[in-house]
Amino acid sequence: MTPDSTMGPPAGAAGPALAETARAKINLHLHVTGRRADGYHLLDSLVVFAEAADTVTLAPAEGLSLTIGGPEGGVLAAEPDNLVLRAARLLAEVAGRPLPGAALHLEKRLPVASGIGGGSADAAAALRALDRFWGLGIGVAGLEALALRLGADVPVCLASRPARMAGVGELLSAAPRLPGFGLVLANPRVSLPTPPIFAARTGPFSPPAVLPEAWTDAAAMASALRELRNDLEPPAILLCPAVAEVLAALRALPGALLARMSGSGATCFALFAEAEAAARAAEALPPAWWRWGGAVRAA
Ligand SMILES: C[C@@](CO)(OP(=O)(O)O)[C@H](O)COP(=O)(O)OP(=O)(O)OC[C@H]1O[C@@H](n2ccc(N)nc2=O)[C@H](O)[C@@H]1O
Ligand SMILES: Nc1ncnc2c1ncn2[C@@H]1O[C@H](COP(=O)(O)OP(=O)(O)O)[C@@H](O)[C@H]1O
Repeated sequence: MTPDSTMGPPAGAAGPALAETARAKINLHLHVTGRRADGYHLLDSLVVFAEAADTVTLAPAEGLSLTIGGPEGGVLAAEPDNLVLRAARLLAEVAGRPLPGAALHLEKRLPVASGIGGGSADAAAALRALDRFWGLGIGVAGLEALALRLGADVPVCLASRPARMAGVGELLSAAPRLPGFGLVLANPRVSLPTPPIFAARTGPFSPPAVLPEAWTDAAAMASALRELRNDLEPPAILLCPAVAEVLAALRALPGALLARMSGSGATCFALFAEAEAAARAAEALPPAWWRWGGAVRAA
């Protein structure tokens, strides 16, 4: 059993429930380095995973089904094709043999369409859970190619550990050794779909970042990251001016070492030396925003 997995108590008469954590993905930098012939953009990004998370649980049942709960689950209720179910159907298809049914449940705490890859993390969590439940034994590395068919961000969410991401998200390599640090996440409650943000990006492509093997402390890491950027920040601010407001509020938090947008937005993050300081700082942000402060998952 991986540290990410738990066997829960029996779920009624059906049998044991199984749970996987779907952590928020944060792009500490995001350089758009080029564009493929099919229109997808080539990226260079250092990705970390916050302890802010959704949960995917499953219990034995007839057929495949999904229920959704949690404070951010409402907007997904009408979605006919949730990424959790798409992941389940895809895995069943490649397994190529009859498999037992599963009643999946998604507890949604991460805001939808917000640049922290909640849907991708949910899909990755469903793949991990069903790989174990069905006894397929594919494992995280073996699931990567399948994950990419569900979205560019799904492969990195499988291991859910710090990673360097290139290509469109399929080329994963080791992140520098990271110091302990904390993050504040804030979203102005504007959902921002990814395609128009890439489409609104203009100007030359950026080179990939040159990163060291390790950073000794959060201040050194922040000062190196300050030399980098998120190339999707300008188009996101153009389409959603509230992003600039969120960045200004994060920069003004005492102890914030760096503030930047994650992914295609609108969620932004501030980096702190300590998780506890980040948790306290998040409380000072407008209550109308989605906000979170705490720790990052270590390597
Ligand atoms: C921008 C990033 C950075 O981590 O994060 P999010 O903002 O989604 O969290 C990701 O690359 C997003 O990955 P993901 O959300 O899986 O994207 P997909 O669903 O595969 O793509 C949605 C659409 O965005 C555009 N797209 C996406 C990824 C990419 N490398 N180039 C693109 O041009 C394409 O128009 C694509 O059809
Ligand atoms: N389980 C899910 N959680 C979030 N979004 C989902 C899910 N399943 C399908 N989606 C769709 O995927 C889109 C991208 O969602 P999400 O991963 O939250 O955004 P982002 O990639 O910007 O972080 C949403 O607009 C929604 O329509």
